[in-house]
Amino acid sequence: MSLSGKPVELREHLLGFTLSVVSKMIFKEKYFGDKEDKSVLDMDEMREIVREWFVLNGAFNIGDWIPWVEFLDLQGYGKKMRALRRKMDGFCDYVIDDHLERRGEGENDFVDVLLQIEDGVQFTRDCVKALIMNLLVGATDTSAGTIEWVMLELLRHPRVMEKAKAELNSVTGRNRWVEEHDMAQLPYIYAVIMETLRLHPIATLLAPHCAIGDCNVAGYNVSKGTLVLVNAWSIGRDPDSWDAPEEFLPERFIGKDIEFITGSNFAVLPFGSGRRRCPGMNLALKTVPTTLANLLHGFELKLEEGIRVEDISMEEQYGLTTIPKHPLSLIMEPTLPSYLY
Ligand code: HEM
Repeated sequence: MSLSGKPVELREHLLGFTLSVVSKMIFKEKYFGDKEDKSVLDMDEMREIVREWFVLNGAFNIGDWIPWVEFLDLQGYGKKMRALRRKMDGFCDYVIDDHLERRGEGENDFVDVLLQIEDGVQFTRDCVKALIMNLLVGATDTSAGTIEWVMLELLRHPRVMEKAKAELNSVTGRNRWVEEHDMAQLPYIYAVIMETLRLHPIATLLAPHCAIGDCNVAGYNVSKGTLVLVNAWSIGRDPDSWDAPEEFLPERFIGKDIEFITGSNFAVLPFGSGRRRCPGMNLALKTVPTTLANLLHGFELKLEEGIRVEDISMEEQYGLTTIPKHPLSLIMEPTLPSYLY
């Protein structure tokens, strides 16, 4: 990351970081990074695949709504999807074959564990591929996008930024980075994240669900097979549930446990609720706060020269995830002792 006073586009770094964290868990990351070896993807290509996956999955495809024109693929999304699938498939095949070849060597990673289950009757190679891609795409854009929204809100609210930094200083001091064991003592950092997820749930309509039977919800009849979209964005801004719903006020979450936003309270649903809620939630609620805390603790974060707080754009780019339309560019000046960087 540039520390030379030049603007840094945070998104690329956050995507790379979250991808690297999750890929370490899935397959120890050894398939990324080597541009020379054509049989594997490098990190930039993988990041691009993840981004494209989200854009295509969230795109409004005319053929989905008017099925008799689907074969025309009017917007070309079908063609792009097939090309993307070939890339993902090729990558997953390479990963699985390599794991099968090295079976028994070293410590097991997530793919090894899945392949052991594949030896059973029902768990096919396609299942393993789907799970690998599910985790890669599920973890990356969501966590990175959430941190970018937090940063935007903090830059717009210097009072909150200062309060968060003061909390970090009092817990961690100025001679080290923030560690996982500090997190229990950082309620304001968590409040900032909860408030950001209320206003900017990254999956604004959660994932599309399908009614598995006829039912009645709040007086409305829903027939079996109906596509159900839950508008988490509107729910988080509902004036019946929230005072000053459009305002960024982390203090409203002080005294509330993180459980408050994990699906039991229907006034705020950034991870969904019930059996299909986000399975990566607990991981996200560790990586997002620790990443944010270290960025705040270790850097003075400033807007580029000539950009005022009022100029910060909060426009959204809608897709399966809703991220800031204009990537945030920042000046990041290190503030801890130099030996820590
Ligand atoms: C701040 C970070 C995150 C947010 C806000 C978030 C949010 C969500 C939401 C709203 C859903 C859909 C739930 C529903 O429709 O009811 C979802 C699904 C999912 N998430 Fe996350 N997520 C985050 C991080 C992660 C991470 C780190 C992982 C993986 C390690 C992950 C893996 C998944 C997967 C695999 C699904 C699909 C589950 C299914 O199909 O049943 N997510 N997430």
